[in-house]
Amino acid sequence: MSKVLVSDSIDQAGIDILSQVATVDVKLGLKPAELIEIIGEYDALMIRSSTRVTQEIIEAGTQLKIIGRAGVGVDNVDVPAATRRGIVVVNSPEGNTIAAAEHALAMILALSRHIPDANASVKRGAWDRNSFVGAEVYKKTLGVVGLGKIGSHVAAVAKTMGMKLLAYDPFISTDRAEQLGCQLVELDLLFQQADYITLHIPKTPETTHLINATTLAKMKPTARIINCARGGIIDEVALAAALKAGKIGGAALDVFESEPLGESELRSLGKEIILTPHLGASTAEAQVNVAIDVAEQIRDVLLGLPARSAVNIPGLGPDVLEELKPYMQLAETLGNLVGQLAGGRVEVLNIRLQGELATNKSQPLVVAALKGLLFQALRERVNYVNASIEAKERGIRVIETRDASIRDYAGTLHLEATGTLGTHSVTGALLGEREIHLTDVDGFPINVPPSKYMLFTLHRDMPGIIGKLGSLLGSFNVNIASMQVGRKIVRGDAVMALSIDDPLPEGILDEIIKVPGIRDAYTVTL
Ligand SMILES: NC(=O)c1ccc[n+]([C@@H]2O[C@H](COP(=O)([O-])OP(=O)(O)OC[C@H]3O[C@@H](n4cnc5c(N)ncnc54)[C@H](O)[C@@H]3O)[C@@H](O)[C@H]2O)c1
Ligand SMILES: O=C(O)[C@H](O)COP(=O)(O)O
Repeated sequence: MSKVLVSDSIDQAGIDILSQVATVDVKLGLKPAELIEIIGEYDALMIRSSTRVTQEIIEAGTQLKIIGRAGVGVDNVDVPAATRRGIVVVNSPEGNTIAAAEHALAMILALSRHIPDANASVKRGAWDRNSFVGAEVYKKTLGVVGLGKIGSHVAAVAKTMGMKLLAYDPFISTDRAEQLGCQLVELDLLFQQADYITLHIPKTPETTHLINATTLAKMKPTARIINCARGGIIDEVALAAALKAGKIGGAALDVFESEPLGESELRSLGKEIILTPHLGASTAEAQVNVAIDVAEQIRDVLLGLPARSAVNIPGLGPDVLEELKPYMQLAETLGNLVGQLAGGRVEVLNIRLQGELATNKSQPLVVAALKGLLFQALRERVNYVNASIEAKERGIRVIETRDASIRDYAGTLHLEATGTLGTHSVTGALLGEREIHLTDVDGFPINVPPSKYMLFTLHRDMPGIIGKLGSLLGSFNVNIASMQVGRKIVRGDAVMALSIDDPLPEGILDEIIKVPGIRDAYTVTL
């Protein structure tokens, strides 16, 4: 049974799902050295933002297949190191969107009405109504930096509160911004005009210290800034100085450059600042969502299935995966089959994506085909994460062609492998959306579902050959489950595809190619 380590606090709903397929150990608050010491026993690691998964930890995780981040940000995981090791990194891109957006909205209102300090003063026994006169958000300008999932929800709710919306996001279209009722503007203009600035961007080299002494100086003296995105987007020293000097009106921070927040000037400020301990995703609902989302993906990967939100498999989002899943199985099977037919070292893999597969979303099929192709060489060490890197390192040239015209099937996949021992090709399609069928082998039309053990022969189409092969297999106690011949012309060259119940015994291939009329024979295990 697989073993999963849960090193941050995760909702029980996730643990229950993991327990269906694995032994689950929950060990919270591990020090890096403690994690390094035990990680080697585990097939999967499930975390939130508290565990830092460094290269050292990844290297010590010799059995690790997947790291699941029950949340959005994977900046606490060394994703490139995981990718190099073929470890899938998954997250929950949407599970806590509403929670984080509502936290930002709560911060906007709490800051405007001094709710935390007013509450604390009443609890201290005071009844001070004069110190806490607030401001309305109605008709004020909200500047949304980052109009992604969370920023969009904040914008939608703020709109209904009567706020005017400005947004800055270089990666979204004016149309999308307009749909959300936002005017897309340059950052400087947003800084100059906004009464409230809310950050919903990832922390990247470009966004680190985006809010600094220079940008703070551009803001209104009454401006309030909210960061429920990532620590480090705001230069905390510059922010504390700006607040102290009255250069801006207020700030509400849920995330910090270093967490937990240590000694900080920010703690000494008054009602102009609100600090929460990274609570954006901390709602009961969000924690159930992310725990289930990520636990299901860990379960799937441990069962050998692809994950729907892998951050280190290009192009594989949940919608794409749903659509492509059966085709990925097809691509992997064909890759495995053509790799075995080609034998030796494959140098070029031609992949032709036809019909409905000829879309831009089909990159994962290429990865799946490479995973299948490399399976004989690498076995379980190759997966969707590292298949492209492994193929590149082996010097396999991948040539992709796309043909949108539809023939007999909605979509077909054709793979041709050229290697040190020659060239072979296979084509396959799905029947009834799920059932894999081989429709062509080495240019000969066939129509058979693949089976675990198969035998292919290249032979002359002539009377008696099927009987002779059948008798020979019988004499070796090999049971034939199904058989089909594919030919282009009568009595010309032909291919025979046989599904057999057991692997072929040693030495039988040599006997098969001695049968008059049979030129070649290949056995494959899929
Ligand atoms: N406080 C919390 O507990 C909490 C919870 C969830 C998410 N988050 C954080 O919130 C942030 C937003 O999450 P999301 O789910 O909305 O992500 P998202 O990917 O849906 O949206 C991010 C948006 O930022 C934009 N962007 C990227 N670089 C930018 C730049 N330099 N300038 C302006 N815009 C830029 C992108 O185009 C995208 O639209 C992330 O940093 C995430 O880690 C925090
Ligand atoms: O990226 C996220 O999802 C948030 O920062 C939430 O982090 P958490 O799971 O540690 O609360």
